[in-house]
Amino acid sequence: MDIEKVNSMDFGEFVDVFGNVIERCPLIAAAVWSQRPFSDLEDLKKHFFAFIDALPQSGQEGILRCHPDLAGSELRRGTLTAESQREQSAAGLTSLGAEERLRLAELNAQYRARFGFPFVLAARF
Ligand SMILES: NC(=O)N[C@H]1NC(=O)NC1=O
Repeated sequence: MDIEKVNSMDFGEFVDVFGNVIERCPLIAAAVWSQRPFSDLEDLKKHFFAFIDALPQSGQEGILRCHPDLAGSELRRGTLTAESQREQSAAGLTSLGAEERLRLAELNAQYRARFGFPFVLAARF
């Protein structure tokens, strides 16, 4: 996608396209839209990062809390966002055996109990 196209998007289109760049946090795309024009896609990315970096810790933790667990209940129920579904599938999390799923659920729960937010990593490589 070229940057002229991005810069010409109205608010609704921009949020449609970039609203889930940060999982379930369309507010970030909504805020970044106001910072147009972007010089290139790298510049657009920098604005997303800068917004997140400027948040208080509670806001940054809130972003983590918007993420679904890896191989968690939302994957089982089929309620992941399209992006998460793609990422978790690509990482093989849709085809875990029962034992692996259980172990991951235990680890997710332990992590959440310890840190107060879910374990998050970019599952897609
Ligand atoms: N918890 C967590 O890391 N969730 C995710 N990571 C990712 O790449 N896609 C997700 O849904």
